[in-house]
Amino acid sequence: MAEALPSKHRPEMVVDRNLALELVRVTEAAALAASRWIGRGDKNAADGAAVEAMRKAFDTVAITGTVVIGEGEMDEAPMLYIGEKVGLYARAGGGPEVDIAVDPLEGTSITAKGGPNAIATVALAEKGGFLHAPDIYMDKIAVGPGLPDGVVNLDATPEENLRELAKAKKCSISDLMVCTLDRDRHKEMIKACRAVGARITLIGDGDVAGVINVSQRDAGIDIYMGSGGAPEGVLAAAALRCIGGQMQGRLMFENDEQVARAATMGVDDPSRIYTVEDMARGDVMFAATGVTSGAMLRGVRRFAGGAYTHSIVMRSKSGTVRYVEGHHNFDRKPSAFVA
Ligand SMILES: O=P(O)(O)OC[C@H]1O[C@](O)(COP(=O)(O)O)[C@@H](O)[C@@H]1O
Repeated sequence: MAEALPSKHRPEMVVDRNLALELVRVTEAAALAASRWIGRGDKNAADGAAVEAMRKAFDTVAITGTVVIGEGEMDEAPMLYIGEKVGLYARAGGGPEVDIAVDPLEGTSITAKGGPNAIATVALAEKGGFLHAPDIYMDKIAVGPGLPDGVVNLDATPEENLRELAKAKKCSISDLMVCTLDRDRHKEMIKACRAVGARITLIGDGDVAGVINVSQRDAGIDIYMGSGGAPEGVLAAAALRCIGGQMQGRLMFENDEQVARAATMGVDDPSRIYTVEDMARGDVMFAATGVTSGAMLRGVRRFAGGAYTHSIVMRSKSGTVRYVEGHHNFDRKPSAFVA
């Protein structure tokens, strides 16, 4: 079917490095749309705007993409549902066939409250590259690059992990900064970290950025621990594949029905601990644009006739990490992209 396309539009059948930069347009579009809703107390409207803008922006990207981490099943999400085909060639066929993981607005409540660290994010992998994570919790632990393999692990206690990490970083435990979601379910873990003298940053939401921050020198986070969404875990793993760092994730099933459902998605061992490579294999690209400001990205700044965006884009194959400052002129840009 691709033959029907004019030759200048005929895509290579391989993942092209330029795709990484195309992904930034996609996350910029979602972030710009969501930014209209910052602090307006309506997380669903913010999410809906981001989803719609991201969906439209995908139409310009020269891929046949399949959403494997998305907004839910086809019957619960009108757009960017799991299994949906996206991309310029989605209908005609052709172009590199890739898998797509999206979180058009990671931090819907943050955005509704005007809090820090909300991002729009997308990752792309060669077909079969992402763990098809069901929408349940995942227990996560992550540290930055340059540390011995397995320095921390999900089966160890918080005390043991902090002791080993401090040893590897040649610092004391009281120098370490832990990041986790501020949730009742983390009470015991937080208590255990404090008992051995570690410092803690509690975040209200947004553990994709929380995990990535372990690999950002300036973020001042040494270790991420705790449970959050499994789809968010895969997105964070995609980022760490590119930027470096270790992560482990274990799906947290609540009942047999969830186990059976996950089995249909290819999860055959419910107690398996997944590494970064298990969650995001092959050539992986990751992009995120700040909606509200955080340690990694500045949020959207709007002004008369335009806005500034700040994005990160990276690729595992090259290890290149780029920060992109976008200056958007709404007078010249199709309205679809600025919602
Ligand atoms: O709020 P819960 O149930 O603890 O879930 C944690 C998950 O929610 C988030 O904090 C935010 O999710 P939303 O963007 O859907 O609001 C994720 O970053 C995290 O993985």
